[in-house]
Amino acid sequence: MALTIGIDSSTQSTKALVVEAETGQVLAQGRAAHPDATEVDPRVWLAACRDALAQATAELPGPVSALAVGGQQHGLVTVDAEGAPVRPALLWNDLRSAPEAAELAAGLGGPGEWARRTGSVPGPSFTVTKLAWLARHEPALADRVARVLLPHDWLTSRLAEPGQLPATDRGDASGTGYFAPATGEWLPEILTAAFGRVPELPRILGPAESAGQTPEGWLLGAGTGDNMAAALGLGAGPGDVVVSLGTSGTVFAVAEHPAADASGAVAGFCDATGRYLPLVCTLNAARVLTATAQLLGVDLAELDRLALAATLGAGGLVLLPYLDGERTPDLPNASGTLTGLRRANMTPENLARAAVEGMLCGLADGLAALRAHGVEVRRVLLVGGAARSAAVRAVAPGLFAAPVEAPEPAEYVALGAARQAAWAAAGTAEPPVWQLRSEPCPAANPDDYAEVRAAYSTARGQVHDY
Ligand SMILES: Nc1ncnc2c1ncn2[C@@H]1O[C@H](COP(=O)(O)OP(=O)(O)O)[C@@H](O)[C@H]1O
Ligand SMILES: O=C(CO)[C@@H](O)[C@H](O)COP(=O)(O)O
Repeated sequence: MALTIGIDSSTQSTKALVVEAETGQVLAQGRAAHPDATEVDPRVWLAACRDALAQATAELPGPVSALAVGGQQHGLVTVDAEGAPVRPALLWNDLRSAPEAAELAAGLGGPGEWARRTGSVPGPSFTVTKLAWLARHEPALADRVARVLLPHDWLTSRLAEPGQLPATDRGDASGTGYFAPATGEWLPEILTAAFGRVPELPRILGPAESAGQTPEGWLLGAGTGDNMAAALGLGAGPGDVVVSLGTSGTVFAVAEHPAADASGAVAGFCDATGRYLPLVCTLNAARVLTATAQLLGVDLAELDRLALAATLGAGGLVLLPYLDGERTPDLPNASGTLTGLRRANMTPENLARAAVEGMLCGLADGLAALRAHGVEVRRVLLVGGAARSAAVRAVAPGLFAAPVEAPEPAEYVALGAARQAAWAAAGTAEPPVWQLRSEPCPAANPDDYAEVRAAYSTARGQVHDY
């Protein structure tokens, strides 16, 4: 039985899956937590990766042919001439580069030109803005930077036998802000404008190309960004829109043509199959639920029970869940806001419900932005940690105004990485076909949710970016 391994190195943890290459059946898994921080020494991710891998591979039922890594997008990993990290990596949810992002977006001909050239308007999550921040605030460290990598590139290079050149793929490269999705090339002139020079960059591999091999002799797939890996793991096709509820909330679909949204809401990424992945990302998703549960002194199961016991609209409570600042809309300095409080509606049930509705309203706006860019929505596939929530599954169909399916709970980023690895090992034109099992969430009438969307929109209009 040929096996492949998929790694998901996302914000909160690393997950490793051992998968049967032909069918996609998961045979073993491992997991290791990451620190709760927005800058992390990449060696900590490598240690977590090795830990999760050791758990998953403790008893292998057959030989491993290949491994690939899906990683959180955008993170800035800087290494010196000896290959050692220059400083801790800055994560996608570290918004310190908001001033540099605003300056960069105003330059180069403005947001429309950025969208046309790079697919996206760079917000503070994008790697290029973090490089601009580094050059301005830590110039001595910036001078030591020989090479710039993304989290998945760095991990792949460290899992490889010595002597192999670092590599990346179109999917993850498209989140840097210095890559052209339409041509598949780096844009050195943007790096010069942001960082003052062009550090070494990884070579860009095709979807089924190999990045080398591990000391064990396992072929290394190119790897990709975690959202691209999830799309591949789900086998997302025309009409499928994926909503992922992890640390970030993301809404995305596989597309045949690159997107270019001058408003900055839709990022025009590439996918992991040679196509494109228009995507909207909010910064506050699963942690809105965990933080609300903590505030109420309950666990996630009880939070679900409370939310489901409240009526639609949470008795008038509206939570704008910008707990860590927000990315879409672009409000890096905003904080969370709870509106509509009255003595009669101040119940744990309504607060739990407002958290679920608030988190999903931001993603419903994201779905609307994708629809406005021509994305067809035949069904929504709900994945990520918070997709396990019964309250989320109950509320999502009404707010999204679309049929929603919950694929059976699984680590779809790691599964997508495993599928990419299996593809590279097989050397076929298309990735192996794996079945997706999902169950429909109960249908709801979107008209019943119109007031919830309207109340959210009114509250959002009153928020300030400070
Ligand atoms: N039943 C649940 N209800 C709500 N949130 C959940 C549930 N199960 C897990 N989570 C949350 O999902 C998050 C982890 O999701 P995951 O997709 O692995 O995140 P990431 O990929 O960003 O590391 C955690 O914040 C966890 O508390
Ligand atoms: O920045 C983005 C997408 O552009 C995030 O989606 C990151 O890729 C982190 O993902 P999770 O850890 O939330 O899965």
